[in-house]
Formats: sequence, C-alpha cells, structure tokens
Amino acid sequence: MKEKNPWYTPLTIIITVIGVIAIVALVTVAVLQNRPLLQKYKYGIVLDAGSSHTALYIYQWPAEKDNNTGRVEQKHSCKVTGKGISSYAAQPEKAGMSLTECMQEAEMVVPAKRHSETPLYLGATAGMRLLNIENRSASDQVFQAVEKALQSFPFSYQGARILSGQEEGAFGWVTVNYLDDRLKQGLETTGALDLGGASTQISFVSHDYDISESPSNSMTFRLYGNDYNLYTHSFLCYGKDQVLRMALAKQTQLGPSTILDPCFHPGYTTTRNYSSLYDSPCVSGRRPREAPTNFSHKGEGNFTKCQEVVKSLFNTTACKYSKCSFNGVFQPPLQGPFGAFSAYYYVMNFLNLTDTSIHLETVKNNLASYCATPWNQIKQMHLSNVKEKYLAEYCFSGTYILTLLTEGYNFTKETYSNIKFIKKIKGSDAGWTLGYMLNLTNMIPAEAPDSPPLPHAGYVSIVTVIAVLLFILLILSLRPVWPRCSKQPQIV
Ligand SMILES: O=P(O)(O)OP(=O)(O)OP(=O)(O)OC[C@H]1O[C@@H](n2cnc3c(O)ncnc32)[C@H](O)[C@@H]1O
Ligand SMILES: [Ca+2]
Repeated sequence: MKEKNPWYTPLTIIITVIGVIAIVALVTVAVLQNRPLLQKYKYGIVLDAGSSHTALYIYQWPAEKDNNTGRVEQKHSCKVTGKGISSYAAQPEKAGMSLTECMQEAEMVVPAKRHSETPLYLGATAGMRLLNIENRSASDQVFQAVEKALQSFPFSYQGARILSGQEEGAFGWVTVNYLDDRLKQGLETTGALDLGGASTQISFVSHDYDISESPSNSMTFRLYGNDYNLYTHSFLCYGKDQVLRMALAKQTQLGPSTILDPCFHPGYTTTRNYSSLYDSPCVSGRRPREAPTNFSHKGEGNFTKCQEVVKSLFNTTACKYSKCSFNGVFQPPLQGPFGAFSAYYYVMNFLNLTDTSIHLETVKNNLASYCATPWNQIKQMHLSNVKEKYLAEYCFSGTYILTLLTEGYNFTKETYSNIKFIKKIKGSDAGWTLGYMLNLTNMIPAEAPDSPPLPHAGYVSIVTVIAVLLFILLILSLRPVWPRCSKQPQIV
C-alpha cells in the first residue's frame, strides 16, 4: 500500500493557505499604506499692505495634518503693481482696484474647491499707520475700498486692519524661527531685523531682559511647550523712505535752493519739491517758513559725511532705562544670531555686502568707495536692470543700514557677524505675513503635540514581522505531529 504524504493532510493545507493569505494581506497593507499619497493641501492668503507696495502671499499645508503638525510653506507670491494702499488716500476706490490682478492670480493658484474655506487676511503696516495719524477718515476710506474689493472674491475674507508695530516685529520673528524649525525643537532662536519703507523692527529673545523695565517692548509666548520672552520694537519713520525724507529735511532746514548731499553720488542732480518732501508726519513741522517751491538736490558722494547726517537723526543722549537703542527706546543687550530681511537684504545684496564675515571696517570702506563713484558711471553699469530711484538711493540706504545697526542697535565689529542678510528661508519669504497667519489660524500650539511612539511605517512593519513569526511558530509547533502520524500503521 502506498504511504500517504502526511504534509498533505487537509488541516495542514488549510493552515498553510490561511497563513500565506494572511502574509500576503499584511504585506499588501504595509505597501499600500506607505505608498506616497496624492497630497491634499489647505490654503491661506495674506496681503501685506506695506508703505511702498502690497504683496500677496499664498501659503499651503497638508490637509490631513492641519491639527498643528503639518508644515506651512509659501506656495505663491504676487507683487501688486503700483504703490502701497496708503498712496491712494485721495482716490480710495483705486486702492481696492489695485489688488484685482493678484487676487485673480490667487483664484487660479488655489484649487476652486478650496476657495470658500481659504482664509484671506490683509494687514497694513507703517504707511497706513502714518495715514491714520495724518488723516483718519482717508485711512478709513481706503480700508472700506479694500474691504469691498476683497469681499468680491470667493475666499473666506477675515478682515483688513493695521498691525501694531509690536505685532509686525513679533510676527516677523515667529516667521523666521518657524521656517528654521527652531520653535518646535526648542532651539536657540534667531532675532529678526525688518527694514521697510516707513518703519523698521527689531525683535529678539534676551535672557537678561527684565520685563518690568519696558512692558510695551515685551511679548511673551508659549509655543510648542516652550516659553519665550521676546523684546520687540518698531521705529515709525525709520523705514528707508521716511528716513531719507528726514535726512533731506535736515539738510534743507534753512530753506536753501540747492543742497549738496553727501549721501548721493557726485554728479547726481535733480529738482525736488519742498511740499512733497514735507508731506509726511515724519517730517512735518520741519518745513522752513521761507522755502521756495523747489530745491536742487546735488550729490557729493562722501560716506563719512553721509554717516554724520544719518547719525544726527538718532538721539542717543536721552535714556531713562538701564540701556537704550536710540530716541530713548529701551533695548536689552543684543543676543544670538539675527536674520535681516526686506530692505536690509535688497540693499546689501545689491551692494554685494551680504557677507558679514567680512570685517565691518572693510564693509564701510567698500561702501565709501561705492558712494564716491560718479553717478554717470553708476548709471552706465546698472541702469539697464535697476530702477533709477533705487539706484540713486543705494549709497544713502547702505549708509543708513550700517549706521542703524551700529549706532542705533549697538552691533559692534565683533557682533556684526551674527547678522545674516536673508530674503527667503526654505522657499518662503522672510516677513511678518506667515507668522500673522499661523497666529490667526492657531496653527502653532502652546503645547508640544503628542505624537504616537512609532511612525506609521514602523508600526506596519513591526506588525508584519510579528505575524510572520507567529505563523512560523505555528507551523513548527504542528511539525512534530506529522512524523508521528506517518509512523502509525496504515489501516487499509
Ligand atoms: O514695512 P513698511 O514700512 O510698511 O514698508 P514696505 O513693506 O512697503 O517695505 P518693503 O520691505 O517692501 O521695502 C522696503 C523698502 O525697500 C524698497 N525696495 C524694494 N525693492 C527694492 C530693491 O530691489 N532695491 C532697493 N530698494 C528696494 C522699497 O521701495 C521700500 O523703500
Ligand atoms: Ca514691510
């Protein structure tokens, strides 16, 4: 009689088939789970209504992870053509209309099915702060026009408002540190230096800072389980356009018909209007009484003299605190690295002076020789790719930046190298807008989110391995039974 192969008993066949199916199923699940998903995103839009221009930023983050764990990144930006919304004080409707093109672009970039859930914010900064001081009703009308225009788009409009200087400074700091992943990991933070057209902000964490000295310069945050005591100050009128007005006002105070300006290149000459120069709360009150309508503005190209003019715009004598920056404003000792963006970057990048490992004296010498270069030569070299207005002002702006950093904020030749001139961090622009949106959408939690002990892929792999081991164990435990069976006499 032929002996039956004991491996083929119905029981072992069933067990093997079930085991194989289970393993195939587990591996399939593991593979499918880890296959790259077609990522779905959520979006947020922030309009930065600055003094010199408006920019629109679209941010995106993974839709499944918006409960505080997904990374928010800049998807798109759009520069509104024309000047900032505060320049439309005399014709407010045009402020609203100016935003149309970028808003239409946003409609194309954000997928249509996400439009209605996409929050849209507009934040205005120093230009509107100044207009609000100068002419409250004009500022209200500009906001009404802007609001009407924004509400006509299919997004979830969340309002337009003027940010306080503290908010502008603090949100810039949040942006820089969020993009650098410093907040989540509780690392030492980077200070933020923002130079706009009408105001400038400095924000940093100082561990030696006694909060009671100047509460208006202090902001406390709890982010991802860490406490931050942030020093922040915004100097209204110390953005680069307003400070240039102040410098010109200083030099024209006696009402001459010609001024020889050390901050402009030799050979530079233009005619400026007294009324438009003094048309700002930053300089009003300084207008000479007997001034003619126009004055002739000529360049001299002398960095040292220019620095003296700029220095005279900082009051460094009065200070009622333990330490001040300038104009009697409290500032604790500088601490840690700094990221300097917006006009800090535009200007220093044009001047090829973004490398802060170069000695400060060398930086100054390079700027001095740039300032001394005749205007004709400068135009010949750059006019084809740089706006004439910017080109004429780089000597002044560079001098202002170095003077603000050293005489204003007290950076020294040793600490200058702590500054990094930056435009973007990991593809997103440095500026207050991202921090503003993260705050308003509650996307940075106060406490560190709990995370599962194992990542998903790790969990699936471990379950698969355990299942395979169990199956092998089961097979092995059945094995001793089969030889015994085979030895039993066969009943025929
Ligand atoms: O923050 P506020 O003060 O409201 O102003 P803003 O937001 O409009 O200011 P920006 O940072 O956009 O620009 C700062 C200044 O730099 C100028 N600017 C922009 N691009 C520039 C470039 O490429 N070269 C030189 N200057 C530039 C601009 O005209 C402003 O005077
Ligand atoms: Ca700005």
